[in-house]
Amino acid sequence: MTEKIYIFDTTLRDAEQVPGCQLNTIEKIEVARQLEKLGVDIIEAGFPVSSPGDFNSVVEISKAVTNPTICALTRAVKKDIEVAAEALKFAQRGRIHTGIGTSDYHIYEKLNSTPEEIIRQAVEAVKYARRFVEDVEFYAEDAGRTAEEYLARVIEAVIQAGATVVNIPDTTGYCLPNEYGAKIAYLKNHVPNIDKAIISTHCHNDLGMATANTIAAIQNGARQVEVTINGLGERAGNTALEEVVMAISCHKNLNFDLGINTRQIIASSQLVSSLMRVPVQPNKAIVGRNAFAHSSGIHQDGVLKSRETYEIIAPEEVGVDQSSIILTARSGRAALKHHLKEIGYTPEGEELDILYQKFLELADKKKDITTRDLEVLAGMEKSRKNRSLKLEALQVVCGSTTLPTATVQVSFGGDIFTETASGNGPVDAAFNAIKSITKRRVHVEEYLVQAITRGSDDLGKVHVQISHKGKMYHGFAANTDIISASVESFLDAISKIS
Ligand SMILES: CC(=O)SCCNC(=O)CCNC(=O)[C@H](O)C(C)(C)COP(=O)(O)OP(=O)(O)OC[C@H]1O[C@@H](n2cnc3c(N)ncnc32)[C@H](O)[C@@H]1OP(=O)(O)O
Ligand SMILES: CC(C)C(=O)C(=O)O
Ligand SMILES: [Mg+2]
Repeated sequence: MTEKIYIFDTTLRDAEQVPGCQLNTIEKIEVARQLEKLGVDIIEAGFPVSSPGDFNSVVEISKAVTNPTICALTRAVKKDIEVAAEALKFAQRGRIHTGIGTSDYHIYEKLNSTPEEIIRQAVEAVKYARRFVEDVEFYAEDAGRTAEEYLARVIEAVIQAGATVVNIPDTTGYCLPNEYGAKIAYLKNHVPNIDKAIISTHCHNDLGMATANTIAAIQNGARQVEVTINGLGERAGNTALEEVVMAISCHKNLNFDLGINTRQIIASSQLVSSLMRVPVQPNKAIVGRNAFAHSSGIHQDGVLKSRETYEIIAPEEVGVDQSSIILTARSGRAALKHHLKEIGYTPEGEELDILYQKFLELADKKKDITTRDLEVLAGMEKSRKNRSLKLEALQVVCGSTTLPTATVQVSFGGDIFTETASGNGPVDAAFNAIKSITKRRVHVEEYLVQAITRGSDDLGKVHVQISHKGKMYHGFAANTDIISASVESFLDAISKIS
């Protein structure tokens, strides 16, 4: 039998309180609708007493989404609770999330209070919230640094007062997974009425342990997880929804039922990232752009043979079209062959080896190798193979105080020919050297250099048109070195003269 874990999304409350992440009501409704599609159980929509805008957002979200419970946050303050209740009046199912700090830091330093007074205030707040809604969640702020015996007393008292969910936040992201798990287990074993409420986790990521702590908590009895899309939230953020959901989904032996439509994960991540203007780091688990990208030869070969060798999640499961094989200087032949096949080119043996060497030379010079680059490499190799004149070596000397000179070495029918010539620039000098080698009276009619995509590290594509005895011949080549590309292109055109 699987057990239900409730997904409580607080992107619109904890993430939205991050500087720069503030959303207007229309944007919040868009996020709330996406969260509904994703299948979350509870949407924490805001802190209504904090501003008229936040109040209005909770009202409008309550009208706009119907499936999830809509939750509003408050302090253990009557006014906050009244305003939250008012904001929730259109919700099909409304929840008030009230609470107060329980650690010594919070009791003595922030609230200037005493442990007994905090319990009294907590109980009063829960009872007051129950006057407005049936579903009242209590948070013991900074529970992560609260002594267990005292925390157990607080939790027992608020359940007695009517709390339906008890939230044990690691507000400062301080706990280690075994400590946090043990805290939940302690409450499970020492709070006599704990079975009358759902235990909730709310972890922050200050030490990068929010997801691990959340999983430890559910393994010890928590049944609600408070999470945000992309892990956004105060300071280093909250537990990322996508991480917890996929960790549970990958580990079927945990036997938990989530009811999340995982295929909506990427769409949710992209929406939140763009509306909150926080780019997702490339290596972010599940939703980073590299989460399903393979760039080193051994991994690429493995994934191409069987995806599971290097992937624990099928990309479609989270809404990513497919894994990507990125061509870099660390790629091997398997990856190159895979990409060449996609553009209809299937070299084998020596042909593949030559192309692979050319590819590596380019990849060492250029970070991103695009399909267009491959088309050029493959096309060039084809025409180079068929060419009678092959460039063996090229050296140019040029500059503002030098006469441009080129030495070109060309092979033809098994013989090697070398010539040096000058010209009005390095390309003209090299073309003159080739003209002397071939003894052809050719005239350059057109000479065109173009970058293939962008950037000074790009492949330069050269097109040369020559005339010989009244006929036109075209040559084409590409290289990151445009002088070499020009010479190859010229040889390509001359080779076509019969
Ligand atoms: C861990 C969390 O994420 S908690 C949620 C954090 N989110 C927010 O704070 C955003 C919304 N907050 C706000 O808009 C404002 O802070 C308000 C409207 C709540 C309060 O504003 P102000 O009345 O100006 O108070 P201010 O923000 O300066 O200080 C907070 C007060 O609440 C008290 N307080 C803090 N938490 C609680 C609590 N859970 N229950 C009761 N009182 C609390 C503080 O001790 C302080 O009281 P004091 O002024 O008597 O010292
Ligand atoms: C308000 C509470 C739940 C909170 O955000 C925290 O403790 O981090
Ligand atoms: Mg928080």
